[in-house]
Amino acid sequence: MAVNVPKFKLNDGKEIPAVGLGEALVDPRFPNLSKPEEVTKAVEHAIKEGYRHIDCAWGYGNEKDVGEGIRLSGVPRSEIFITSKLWGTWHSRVEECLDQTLSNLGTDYLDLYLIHWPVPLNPKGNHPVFPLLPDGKRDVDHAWKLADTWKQMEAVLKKGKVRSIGVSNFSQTKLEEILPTAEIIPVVNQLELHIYNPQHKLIEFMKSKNITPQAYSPLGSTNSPLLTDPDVVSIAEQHKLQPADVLLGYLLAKGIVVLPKSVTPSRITANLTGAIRALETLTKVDVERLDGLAAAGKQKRFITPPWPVDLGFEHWPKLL
Ligand SMILES: NC(=O)C1=CN([C@@H]2O[C@H](COP(=O)(O)OP(=O)(O)OC[C@H]3O[C@@H](n4cnc5c(N)ncnc54)[C@H](OP(=O)(O)O)[C@@H]3O)[C@@H](O)[C@H]2O)C=CC1
Ligand SMILES: O=C[C@H](O)[C@@H](O)[C@@H](O)[C@H](O)C(=O)O
Repeated sequence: MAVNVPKFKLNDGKEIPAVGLGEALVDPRFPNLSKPEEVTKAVEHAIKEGYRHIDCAWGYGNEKDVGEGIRLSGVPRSEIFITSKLWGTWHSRVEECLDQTLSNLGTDYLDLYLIHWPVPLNPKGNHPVFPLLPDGKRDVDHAWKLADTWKQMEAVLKKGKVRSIGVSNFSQTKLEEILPTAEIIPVVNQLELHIYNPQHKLIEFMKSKNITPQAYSPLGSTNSPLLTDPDVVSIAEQHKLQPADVLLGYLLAKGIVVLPKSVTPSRITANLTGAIRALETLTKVDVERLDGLAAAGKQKRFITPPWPVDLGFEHWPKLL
């Protein structure tokens, strides 16, 4: 299906389709829950329906299934924007992790490569993905510097293995750990962003550096309360949109790339067309109304892994 997906310009001059398919469908800690064929089918369906941007990660353990879905879609690789992410156990070995990702996906370049979390994990720990200490806490490599991870990200860019580089889950504090020595400014920062977690201050800081925000969990993740929020429902009714359209259109209107996840074919299709319709329909007043919900008492994060380090985010649960 031909859908004209809007594109945003990145700080390196490249363009990114503003709606992408989220692919964190499998939790590597619970392999029995994986449904690889679901991932493949979702990706194939999404591309056939007009998606041209797929968000993957080494840590999701499903890059092979994503690659298969891309091939089955029949759309040439060159027309699809593929993102993947460097997992924590690989911060000191960026090119090795990237090579695995490229081989898993069956491609020789990525459009965008991100540092998944600003948390280097022990590469020689007791688990390849989630190494733990005897006390059960995640085994963080406290000696490794994020600025050195970023140097290695710059190196794989210069080698031509990736076209753009960026970060994910970086607060202003963490961005400031890499920016002073960065030769290349991250093009994006992928964050939990939605009406209940708009992170206005961080977005303003990123704007000052020309770093594009990408929204993960834009619908509020699994069993989301956002879809029944009274303001969202009322705006949806007013414009004859679905609540999911309003949530996605709100972020697009703010220049934020959205990465909705679904394995339900009808929702995959509806999220793309609905997001674009909502972008064309929502007014400045609607956006301002939704912008104010978190500060009015609805602030909430859904994704808060138990990292035993201070990430520097506002509204992060105290785990230390
Ligand atoms: N960088 C990072 O650290 C992170 C990145 N991400 C990325 O962001 C993506 C999206 O985040 P995620 O947490 O999955 O959350 P989303 O906000 O995308 O929500 C996904 C949930 O919403 C449901 N859903 C999808 N569309 C609709 C619809 N139109 N109406 C009602 N329900 C709907 C899905 O169900 P169903 O599938 O059954 O249709 C699923 O349960 C991930 O897949 C991943 O790519 C996510 C978390 C962290
Ligand atoms: O991208 C998705 C998320 O970051 C996910 O990979 C993490 O939240 C992970 O489950 C964790 O527990 O650290």
